[in-house]
Amino acid sequence: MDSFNIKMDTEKNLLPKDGTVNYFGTIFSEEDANHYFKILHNTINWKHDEVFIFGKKIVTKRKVAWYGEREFEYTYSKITKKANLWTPELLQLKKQIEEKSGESFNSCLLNLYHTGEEGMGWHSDAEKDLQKNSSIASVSFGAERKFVFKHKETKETVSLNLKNGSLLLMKGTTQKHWLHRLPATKKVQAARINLTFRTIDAKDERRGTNDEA
Ligand SMILES: O=C(O)CCC(=O)C(=O)O
Ligand SMILES: [Fe+2]
Repeated sequence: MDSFNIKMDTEKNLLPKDGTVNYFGTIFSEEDANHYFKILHNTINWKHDEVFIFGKKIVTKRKVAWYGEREFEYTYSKITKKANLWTPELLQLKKQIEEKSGESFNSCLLNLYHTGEEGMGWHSDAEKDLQKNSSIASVSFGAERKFVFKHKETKETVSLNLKNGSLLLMKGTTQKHWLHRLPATKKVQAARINLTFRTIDAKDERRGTNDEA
């Protein structure tokens, strides 16, 4: 495939309306992807996630970690967390993803799914701490998993498989109009690590800008 065709493929919008999702396929060689999987598995400050479901605190089987360029505070599912500072590898990955996507990011949420039986339910990533309509870049290492979008009103769905070393970009109004999930499956035994690079609209940063004005 020549470079023209590769560019055309990544510019294809997987959603029929109300948002833009581009799948770049594998952007890392298998060797590099496996290397990153190992490094992230061993160096990230993984913790079981805590979420509130119907007012009850649940500890998830999947592990999460939250990193950024500053110790951002970030609230989701009613729990406030403080970001860890970038590790050298995350900073390296962030730069590569920024080059590929043409976007910039200041934080990253990481998920570790130990087996296929761990997944993530329907949600959209439009928390108030995130910059409105900013892009989210999703990078996957390890086991290939199915990923599904569902339109909030029409309920139409779009599915794809996220490969080891792949990049998926969710842009514009995608979070406003579409939910997404990572279905649990008994067919996958191996572990997977997912990174979602995001842009936090930090409150103290906004205040700083106002002070100068
Ligand atoms: O693991 C994935 O591919 C998705 C993770 C996700 O949707 C999230 O962290 O918000
Ligand atoms: Fe998400």
